[in-house]
Amino acid sequence: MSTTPALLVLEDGRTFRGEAFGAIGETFGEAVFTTGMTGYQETLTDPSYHRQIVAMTAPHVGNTGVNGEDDESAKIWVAGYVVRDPARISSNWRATGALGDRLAEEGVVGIAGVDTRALTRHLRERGAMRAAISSIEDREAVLEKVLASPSMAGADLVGAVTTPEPYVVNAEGPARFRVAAIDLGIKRNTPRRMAARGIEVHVLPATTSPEALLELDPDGVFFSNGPGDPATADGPVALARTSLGADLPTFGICFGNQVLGRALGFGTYKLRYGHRGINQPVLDRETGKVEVTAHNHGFAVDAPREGTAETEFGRAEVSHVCLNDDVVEGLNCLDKPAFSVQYHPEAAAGPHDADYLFDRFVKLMEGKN
Ligand SMILES: NC(=O)CC[C@H](N)C(=O)O
Repeated sequence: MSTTPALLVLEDGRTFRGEAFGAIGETFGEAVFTTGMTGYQETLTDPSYHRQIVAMTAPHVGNTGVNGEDDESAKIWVAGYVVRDPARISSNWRATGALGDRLAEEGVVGIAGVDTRALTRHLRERGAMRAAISSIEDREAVLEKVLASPSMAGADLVGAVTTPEPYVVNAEGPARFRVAAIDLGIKRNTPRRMAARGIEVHVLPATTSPEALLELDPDGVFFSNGPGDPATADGPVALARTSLGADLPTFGICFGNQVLGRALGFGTYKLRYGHRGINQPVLDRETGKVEVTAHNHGFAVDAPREGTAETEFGRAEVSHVCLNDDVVEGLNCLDKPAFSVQYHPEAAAGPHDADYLFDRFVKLMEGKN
């Protein structure tokens, strides 16, 4: 393991010293923490983490190495990676390499040996904030650059992660439905969960025009997860409005929930430190059931928790709430075949409690809502 010294410098001046992990260099982003104890490869390759420096609260990271199967996209998207104690040996029958080597190969700057408990408490109290990891500069120079770096509020990042060209993920077995999936930073497991249900998934760039969307004549429209501030996503919001206006079955996940929320006329806001992990309790208000779910969001929809809201597209209500802090975790339209959740039913990584939501989407397309 490298013994090059490295710094993690937060915008309020708090500094952690450790050792370089992955690439040597300097990187900037929003410092956030995730509590997932497994699934680091899926986390690293989730495009929603674009421009975020991710700290793992789990103290020992890298035990199972990296493999050729668990990536959620074509590359690592996190801006930087913070761990306490990286595994010295990868031990898993699927492992094809070590985590630190993979980070270095992809030029991802990380830091190890950080007191991640202290860092997490700091971010929890003060909120997610701009930060840098550097293994090449002194603290004062790094802090100055952090203060000049862009913040996550107002960041329009979908353009950096969306597919440049449409592509199709074939249904397993005969195709029963054609879905247009608007790629705002989609994870590979999402089309897979749809394909398993006989859906032919047409993954489309976020810049697709409303006309091109309707031309595809889809049975349903899906809005994916993605990075950045949903308040900037005017193009995807226009597509959601098109989908609602055409009475097409519509389903959104995470960024897609925020996009649907905005299409319905609700606002979005930044959470203090967000929800990131794979054991977050969510209440389904219709059934009273609690789901243990995967989360990765720093923003949330501002919709009334009680009663039914009158929107331009008819009545809508908050279908799911987070039991930790009452944040809106799902929306349901009563007069349109549309719903969305702020969490991750594709669960990569994470528990499968919410997988039924893909069945709900299928039911909407069967006209059986
Ligand atoms: N995973 C996501 O889709 C994240 C959505 C949005 N970027 C947020 O931070 O809230």
